[in-house]
Amino acid sequence: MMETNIEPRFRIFDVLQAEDYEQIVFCQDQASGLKAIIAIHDTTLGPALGGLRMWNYDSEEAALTDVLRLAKGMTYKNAAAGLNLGGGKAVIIGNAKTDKSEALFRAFGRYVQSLSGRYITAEDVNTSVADMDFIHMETDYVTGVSPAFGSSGNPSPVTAYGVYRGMKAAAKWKFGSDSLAGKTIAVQGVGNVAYNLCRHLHEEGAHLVVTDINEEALKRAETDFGATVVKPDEIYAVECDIFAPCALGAVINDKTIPQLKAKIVAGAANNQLAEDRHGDVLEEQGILYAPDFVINAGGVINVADELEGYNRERAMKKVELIYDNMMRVFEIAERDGVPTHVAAEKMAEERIAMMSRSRSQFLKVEKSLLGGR
Ligand SMILES: NC(=O)c1ccc[n+]([C@@H]2O[C@H](COP(=O)([O-])OP(=O)(O)OC[C@H]3O[C@@H](n4cnc5c(N)ncnc54)[C@H](O)[C@@H]3O)[C@@H](O)[C@H]2O)c1
Ligand SMILES: CC(C)C[C@H](N)C(=O)O
Repeated sequence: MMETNIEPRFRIFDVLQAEDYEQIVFCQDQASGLKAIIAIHDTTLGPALGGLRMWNYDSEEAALTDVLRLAKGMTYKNAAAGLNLGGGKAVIIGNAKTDKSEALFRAFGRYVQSLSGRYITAEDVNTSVADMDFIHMETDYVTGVSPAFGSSGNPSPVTAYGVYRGMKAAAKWKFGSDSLAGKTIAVQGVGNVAYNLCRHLHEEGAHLVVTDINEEALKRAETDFGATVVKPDEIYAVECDIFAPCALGAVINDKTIPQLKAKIVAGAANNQLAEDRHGDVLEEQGILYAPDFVINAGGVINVADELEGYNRERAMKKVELIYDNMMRVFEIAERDGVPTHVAAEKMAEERIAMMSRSRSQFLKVEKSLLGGR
């Protein structure tokens, strides 16, 4: 028998136990070149819903670390948003410009189907409605599919609307008024979500300062919204009222916080704090942080509505409530004397604990959370 000599880089069950992950699925298909990982963090509230990211990771370990971190984030996002959904996420290891194919996404769809609804997928960085349509050929456990199938389509404009609502709540808390007219807002990254966010902000009369590494995206923001363009490393020090991270994670860190002039950090990016302690530092410096997983929940709220038979009006009403949810986080933070990121985690954890207790009673037949699937 051939011996395998795999160096154990870390002990996988120690990693899973540390944050209480339920399951990891490694998906391999030679014919299509699929190498994917699905991570399910917690299904107390319901099936795990979270997007599929495609990224050319430097190593398999980096892919695993990313999918685990993102899956846990979805547990908190879905719980805080009041959804009856758990947290999970998936990554495909590959180059989104050169490696996409029908076969690849269909192979992934078959793995999702094999989980019988424990994990439901959707778009994330570098995956599109067209990719979801291929996945949909193999499984019903996919959202963000084309409107032609009665689905919700691209979640980004809805995420943007939620971020806009959350930003207004933060302005109300910090400045005493939720009007953004005349406010200067520095936006990092003007991609799918932030372009739509900038449209709302421009329509309300905010001044926009933007940065991106994509020249075309910058030109579009300059032409459509009269935005001022700065270089990527200049965005943190811009004189502004609000800093909106809408590109990458971990941008709130030891190097960037001392540069910030903003009084509020509120944007779309996932995992904005490099470490939890950076949320404490923002608080100490009098900068109000709108926790990312609360403010950027619009996309998942929108795709989750598909599970009940998609209704745009109903979905947008739920997204509006990000304003109230954000206010609740600020109130909890003030009441308990904790930074806002701690208050948001508490809000999510309390809901999971409450439902865990109330759903522990025996029912011969439980209401199916996937009735529409
Ligand atoms: N799309 C959604 O519905 C959704 C939902 C929740 C959270 N998010 C998060 O919001 C963020 C943006 O998502 P998106 O869908 O708009 O992605 P996107 O890829 O369309 O946009 C990101 C933009 O950031 C730019 N960028 C990359 N590196 C940069 C850098 N160093 N400096 C400045 N700009 C840089 C890119 O060129 C791109 O224009 C991501 O972190 C994503 O995880 C998205
Ligand atoms: C389900 C998706 C719309 C989730 C989205 N990619 C997010 O990070 O919230």
